Amino acid sequence: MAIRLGDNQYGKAEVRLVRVTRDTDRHTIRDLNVTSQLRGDFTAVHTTGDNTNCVATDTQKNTVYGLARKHALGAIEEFALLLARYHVDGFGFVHGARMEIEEYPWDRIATVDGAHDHSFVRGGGGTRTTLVVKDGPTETVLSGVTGLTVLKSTGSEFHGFPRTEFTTLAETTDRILATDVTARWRYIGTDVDWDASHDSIRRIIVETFAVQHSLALQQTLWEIGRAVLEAHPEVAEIRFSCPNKHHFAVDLSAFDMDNPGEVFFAADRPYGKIETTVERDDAPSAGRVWESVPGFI
Ligand SMILES: O=c1[nH]c(=O)c2[nH]c(=O)[nH]c2[nH]1
Repeated sequence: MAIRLGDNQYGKAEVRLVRVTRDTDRHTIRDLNVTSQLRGDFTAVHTTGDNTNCVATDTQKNTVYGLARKHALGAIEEFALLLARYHVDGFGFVHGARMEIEEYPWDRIATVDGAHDHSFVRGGGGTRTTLVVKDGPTETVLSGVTGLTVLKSTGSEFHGFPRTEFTTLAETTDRILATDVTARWRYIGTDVDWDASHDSIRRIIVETFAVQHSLALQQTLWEIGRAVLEAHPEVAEIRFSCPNKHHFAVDLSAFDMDNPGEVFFAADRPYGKIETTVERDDAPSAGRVWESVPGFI
């Protein structure tokens, strides 16, 4: 019986990096969570424990901090590409890298004298994400957002679905629609204004959610994806994984009260789970990149 080593990657997960820029009294801060993983010829470390070709995960962690000190920290996509190239270009036995970064938003605290120079409050609007997968010279960037919570109090219907022996759900032409958007979109190439692209896509997501009259969360995600691809030629595809956060109108008839869509029970589970891809017909192939992204179809 022949046994061989299959696919593998390794590195340091969730390296927490806070980077302060203090060239002037007006500081800026960046708050990142970086997962660094390498792919390559790691047969010896697995099969014999020979670590000659094993860049220690501790070294990978220190590389995150060292490169953050050495270089001005740009967009997370740029930093992830820097980390991936550093390893793949620097070690002959490292053939690829998977660098994943989340960025937690901070806003300046507003005071009577204006926005404060060095005090911050955690920002809303979800967490920005990126995943760079480098396979030799081929670089794929998947960027996204997670935990972008949105709700509309009307403008959402759901009806016309099959009624089986187990169906109890009432048809509705007026319901709350709420979700925590997790989206990732795949860029074509790496010559992108990352911050501008991300800001615009995030704005399209929330604006389309707001103005689109919804007949199903699936339809809303399709319309959001379509709007993103129409406005952003640099994006090949966008994928969503979104809970349908059900809000049930409470039956107040026991108290002799009606409930014209005003009092709801916000259920936290179970929730609908809707996963949707919107892609260009002529998009370049993604290869196997999505296989390394849990939670997406
Ligand atoms: O937007 C929805 N999509 C569904 O597939 C679904 N299923 C369900 O019970 N409620 C909803 N709502």
